[in-house]
Amino acid sequence: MLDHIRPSWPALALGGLLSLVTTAAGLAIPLVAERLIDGLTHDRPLGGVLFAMGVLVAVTALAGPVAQYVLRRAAETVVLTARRRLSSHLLRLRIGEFDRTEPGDLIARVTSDTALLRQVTTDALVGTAMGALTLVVTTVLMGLLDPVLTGVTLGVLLLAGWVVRTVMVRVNEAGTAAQESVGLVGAALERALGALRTVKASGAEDRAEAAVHEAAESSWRAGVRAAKWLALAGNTAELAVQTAFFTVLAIGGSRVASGALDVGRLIAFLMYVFYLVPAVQQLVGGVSQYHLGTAAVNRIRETEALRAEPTGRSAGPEPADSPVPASLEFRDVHFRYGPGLPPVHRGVSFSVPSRGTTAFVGPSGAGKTTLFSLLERFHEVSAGSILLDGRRLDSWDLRELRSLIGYVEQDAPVVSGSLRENLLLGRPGASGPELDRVLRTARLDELVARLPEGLDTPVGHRGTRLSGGQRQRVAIARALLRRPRLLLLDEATSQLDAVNEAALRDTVADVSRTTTVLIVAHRLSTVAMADRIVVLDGGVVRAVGTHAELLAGDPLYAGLAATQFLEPTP
Ligand SMILES: Nc1ncnc2c1ncn2[C@@H]1O[C@H](COP(=O)(O)OP(=O)(O)OP(=O)(O)O)[C@@H](O)[C@H]1O
Repeated sequence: MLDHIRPSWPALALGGLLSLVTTAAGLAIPLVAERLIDGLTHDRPLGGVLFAMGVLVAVTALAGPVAQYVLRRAAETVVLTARRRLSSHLLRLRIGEFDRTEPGDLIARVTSDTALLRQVTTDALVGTAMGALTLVVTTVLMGLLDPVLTGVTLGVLLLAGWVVRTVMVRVNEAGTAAQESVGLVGAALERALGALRTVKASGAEDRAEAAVHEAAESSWRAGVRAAKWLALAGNTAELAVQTAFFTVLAIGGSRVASGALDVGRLIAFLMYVFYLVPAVQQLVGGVSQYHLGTAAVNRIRETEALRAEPTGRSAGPEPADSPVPASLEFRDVHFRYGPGLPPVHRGVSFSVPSRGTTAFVGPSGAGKTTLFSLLERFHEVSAGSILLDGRRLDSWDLRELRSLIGYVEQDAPVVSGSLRENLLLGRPGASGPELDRVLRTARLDELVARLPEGLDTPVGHRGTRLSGGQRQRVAIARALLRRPRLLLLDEATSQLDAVNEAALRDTVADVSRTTTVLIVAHRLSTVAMADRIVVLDGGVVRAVGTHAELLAGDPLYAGLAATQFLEPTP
């Protein structure tokens, strides 16, 4: 917690100091009140006492709100810092780590768990400190006024403290459960909303609804459990102060009657007992918030412990005007997605010269997409090496490496926003004429001309307002706009109609004169045009050659080709 709060310490210290001034002024009031009563009973001049009282009341009234504002502002800053830190970390997570998480839960951690830091800062940290300080100072002042009555008061409070401590363990457990359930609500919602069409088409709304409701109810149950224990803690504290008040009144009253205690002193003492009420409340509230906040802080720490990619340059360099095509070599590459999982590559070796198109074919699950993930360094090879321009991939700066690759993923992802935002995602500084050129190359110019808002048309969440083929063309245009030295196309034309596919085949042939193009395709027409074809099977390269060579020499390729679409033969 301190780690999160540390950067805001100057503001917190100022707020704490102002709170201290407010509390000190408040604590001095009973002493002045004693003087006032004394002055009234013994007919002494009251000017000085009244002035002191006025100053104290004014200080309390002014410093109090300012302290509150400064502290709450600092708390907001703590939340902001945590959100910034966490979101930056999430965006730099290694893909392997990200694949093991639920995005909805991660979102809940950035939005909901960090919000709890607000209470942790104001109530738990400052509240507890101020509550404890007020309690100590009040007790000392009470001790100076009357040690016997102070002993009685402390005895009652210690008993209550023991009960509250026992209760807080339960509050902590309930807080953890509540925050975990909030994460589950996020995860369940994201799962359903992320594939709402599929959920509807499968008639699974009721089941998705039940899963979200179950998670929400589990959060509610934990919240109610926490509320029960918090109520018990708060009630115990109040009961303790009331008990102390009546005990002090009874014992003090009899001591006033016997002449052992002044009435003014008893009144001052009773005022202090009442001062204990907010102090104890602050302390109990602070400790409760601390226990609820611990759960959130633990979840934030868990997220921060997920491994991120190495930070290198802040952004890749701008592409050269006429980039040199990259050359590539896979040397005995072994790869598995995780310990205990079967190997995907078991010694893959091939090389790709600068320029030209290389197609990868093989049965579904042969590891074609994984080759591209390794090239982007979404995952690191388990053994062997990949060389780009003769340099080991792991010696490249990650941003620099990715800046020279244009990647069109298998499902051609389009992000929410406008067409323009989607195209400029990979190269925000691209010029207007360049944008027009890639629009023409990807045959998107007609579509853009037809849209009333042109490039500023929103594409919907994940591009749902576009057709599958349009999404693929947007993804291709985006990749081309980066002027890549290496272009990776993973089934990038699978959803295009014959006319668009033929046109894009020509485009790829054009591009491959100045760029190294790697293609994963199931369409024979796309594969056949490649300069070389790499056949993957069983985690190794089975054959490399042109379409004609492989048709004649490789039975698996011939079998795949015979089906027209290079789908696995049953
Ligand atoms: N993130 C992942 N975690 C664990 N295993 C994975 C992951 N991604 C892919 N795999 C597994 O790795 C193997 C290779 O997958 P890959 O997507 O590379 O195959 P592919 O040849 O591109 O298949 P397709 O032609 O069907 O797209 C598959 O068995 C798949 O189940």
